[in-house]
Amino acid sequence: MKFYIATDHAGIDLKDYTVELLKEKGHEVIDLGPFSKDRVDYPDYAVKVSESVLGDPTSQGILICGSGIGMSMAANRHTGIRAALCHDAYTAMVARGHNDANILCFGERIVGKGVAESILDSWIASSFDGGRHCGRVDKIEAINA
Ligand SMILES: O=C(CO)[C@H](O)[C@H](O)[C@H](O)COP(=O)(O)O
Repeated sequence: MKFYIATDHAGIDLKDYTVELLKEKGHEVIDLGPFSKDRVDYPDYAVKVSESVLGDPTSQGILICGSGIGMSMAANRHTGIRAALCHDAYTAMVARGHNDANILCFGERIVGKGVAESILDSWIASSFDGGRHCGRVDKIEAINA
């Protein structure tokens, strides 16, 4: 799989770990930064990954911040992005299976390296189940409130 990844200052260590982990597992990873722990604003990086995923529809995105909340809020402002904040393997599985999520968000201040790896493994092993979920995802995409 091909992943675009970014973080803010609060997720740098887990981003670097995730990049290496994904490469070891044979995936293509494009790291959109940042590359130092200087304080930055998470929406700037959510936009970078969201626009990259929208322009490369077979790819997936990963966004990390302290909690994962700000990144998921910012990414979900983009039509066609379904960003899911995942804290465990189960939420990652249903985010892909039921919601056809295309950006995975998690928080370095919440999950450690071991849980992050289990989230990633579950995300990668799962794909959209289709069926009854198609119309629901279409309804998400139709919301323009
Ligand atoms: O958006 C967030 C909180 O919902 C992220 O966790 C940010 O990383 C966090 O707000 C950054 O906080 P900091 O005090 O500026 O490091």
